[in-house]
Amino acid sequence: MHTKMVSTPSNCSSLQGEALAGPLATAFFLLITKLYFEKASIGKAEDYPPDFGPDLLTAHNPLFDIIIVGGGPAGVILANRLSEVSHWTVLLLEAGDLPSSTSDVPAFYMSLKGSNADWSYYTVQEKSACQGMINKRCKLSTGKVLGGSSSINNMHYMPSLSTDYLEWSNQENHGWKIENIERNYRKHENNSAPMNETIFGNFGELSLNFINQDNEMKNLIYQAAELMGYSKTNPGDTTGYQDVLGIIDNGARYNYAKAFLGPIQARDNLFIARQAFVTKILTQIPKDRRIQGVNVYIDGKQIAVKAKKEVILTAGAVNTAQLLLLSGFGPKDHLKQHDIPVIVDLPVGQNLQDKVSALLFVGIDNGTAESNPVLTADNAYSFIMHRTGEFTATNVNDVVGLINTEDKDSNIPNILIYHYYFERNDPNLELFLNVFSFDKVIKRSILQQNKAERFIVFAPTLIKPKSRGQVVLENDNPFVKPFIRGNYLSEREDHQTLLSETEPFKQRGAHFLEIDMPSCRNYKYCNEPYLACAVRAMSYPLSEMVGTAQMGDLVTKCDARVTDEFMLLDGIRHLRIVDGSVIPEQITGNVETTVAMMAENAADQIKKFWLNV
Ligand SMILES: Cc1cc2nc3c(=O)[nH]c(=O)nc-3n(C[C@H](O)[C@H](O)[C@H](O)COP(=O)(O)OP(=O)(O)OC[C@H]3O[C@@H](n4cnc5c(N)ncnc54)[C@H](O)[C@@H]3O)c2cc1C
Repeated sequence: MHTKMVSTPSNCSSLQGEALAGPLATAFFLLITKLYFEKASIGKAEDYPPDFGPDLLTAHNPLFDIIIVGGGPAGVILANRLSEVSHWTVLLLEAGDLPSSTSDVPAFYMSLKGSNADWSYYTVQEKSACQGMINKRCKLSTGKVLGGSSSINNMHYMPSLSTDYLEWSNQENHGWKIENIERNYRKHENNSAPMNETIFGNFGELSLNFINQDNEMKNLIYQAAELMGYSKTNPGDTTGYQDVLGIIDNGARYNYAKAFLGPIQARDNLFIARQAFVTKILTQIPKDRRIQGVNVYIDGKQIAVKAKKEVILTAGAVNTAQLLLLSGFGPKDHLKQHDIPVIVDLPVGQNLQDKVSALLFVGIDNGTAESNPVLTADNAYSFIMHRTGEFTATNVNDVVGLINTEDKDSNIPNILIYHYYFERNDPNLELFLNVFSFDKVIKRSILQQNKAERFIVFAPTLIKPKSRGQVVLENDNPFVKPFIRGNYLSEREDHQTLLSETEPFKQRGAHFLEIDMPSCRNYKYCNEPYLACAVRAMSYPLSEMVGTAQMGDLVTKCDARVTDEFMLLDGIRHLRIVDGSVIPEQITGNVETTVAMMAENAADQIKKFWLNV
């Protein structure tokens, strides 16, 4: 195989994947699912605790020690750790339902975005990023399903660097010392990937392993990386090109609900209600400024559920912010504007941050190879019977580059590079473009070129953007999605850093696809202004949102404190937030791994406080 990445002089350039499209293929897949998945250990309801929702509806004055709002990674870890205390009753309320059998199949990870397991948010029209998306609005996925986004995401497991927590660890006695942070990471890891040396734990609930076997494309990417001076490293190393670990058990996705709730179904003090949408946090005001419980909407009825000890919000950075605002915790002017009585005036919803990527399509040749269909009986059989084959694979999506664009020798990356691969005439390409919500002109242009050419897509990603956005209410109706003002790439430095990542590709003659981008038609293909415009057109947020209910005085740069160092909301007693919202600044690794570590920490803090140990 030839690649234009190393041979073509100064074209600007392209990427590819495999397929799962077409009505026949879908029908075939549904049939396979029906016939086999139930027999294999795939997508089985028995992997999860039964639904307590119907009982909750008929309960008289329901009262629990702890109420957890949201069954994502943080929520299920807390449910597990807190229900270890056998005399505590713990209720977990999750708006979504069980993960589908499709979600267990790694190869179908892209098809879950935009499904009914996704809240499917969009930002308002953006000025600096997502300029190639429909109406210039960025699409934001976040899981609406037990397991939260871990049931629909890319399954990567990338812990953050200890340097991310330096400012957190300056706090005394609150569990944010680096050794505690590391212990809380290792506590739930169960790594079985073959590695000589590893930092990962081996005795926890969360199965970790490599996602994909070596393949031709991955090797090509590693060769290209080496040409650019980036060597191959191991998972857990802070820089270099590496196969990232996946949250994978025996070839299938292992979402956090399966990992943390499945094994403890026998506990009679833990109650999980699904399709249970929390609409308000109830507080006892002015009596003792204490949390009371929540209003929850199940099967068309709204009921109040009370908490004796704590309410813990683990609903994710957008939904937690929305719920706080609806309940009277937020900027007073904003709440007054929507006639919501102000309980505590706090900068909730400010300081929104996400990692931001730009898709660089690089054409690798115009060979004759076409994509092999993934949805074949052989592949289904191999997966179901042996957990091997194409269904277990995500192509090249597990190859990740961690680099520092300013200082090659630094061991702290500022850019992460993700990869995708598309064969010629690849039926997966359209699905991929839809996931990002590309406008029809751009879509048509890319699909057209894919008829003749294979692509590798490089997605350099800004790890710690300076730009800040907001989550605000549209109105006081909990069923109406909030406005998300991403403001991505609004800081010049963010745009410049992403743009600088096109340079190494250009220098090595990468053939950037000449995509028809309406917002960039005034520029000459591949000159500097064109690339600057292309980065804005092809950019999108990663849906790893943080910062909307910032924790404490940990990061002094930003005046947006909402919780203390124990993740307890300021100005109210016993309301805790444990999800991406409290992370003050983006971290290097996946937000999910940090959120999981924080949930372990919160569980320790809660036990310490209430059990006085
Ligand atoms: C498309 C995509 C790809 C990603 N890829 C990766 C990856 O490869 N690796 C990685 O580590 N991270 C990835 N992430 C990010 C990661 O999944 C999240 O950071 C992580 O899941 C956050 O965990 P959480 O528990 O805070 O919230 P969430 O996972 O968002 O869970 C929150 C839960 O709360 C529920 N909820 C929300 N509001 C309410 C309400 N009012 N009432 C009741 N329940 C409610 C939701 O339905 C959801 O189940 C990805 C995210 C997305 C969306």
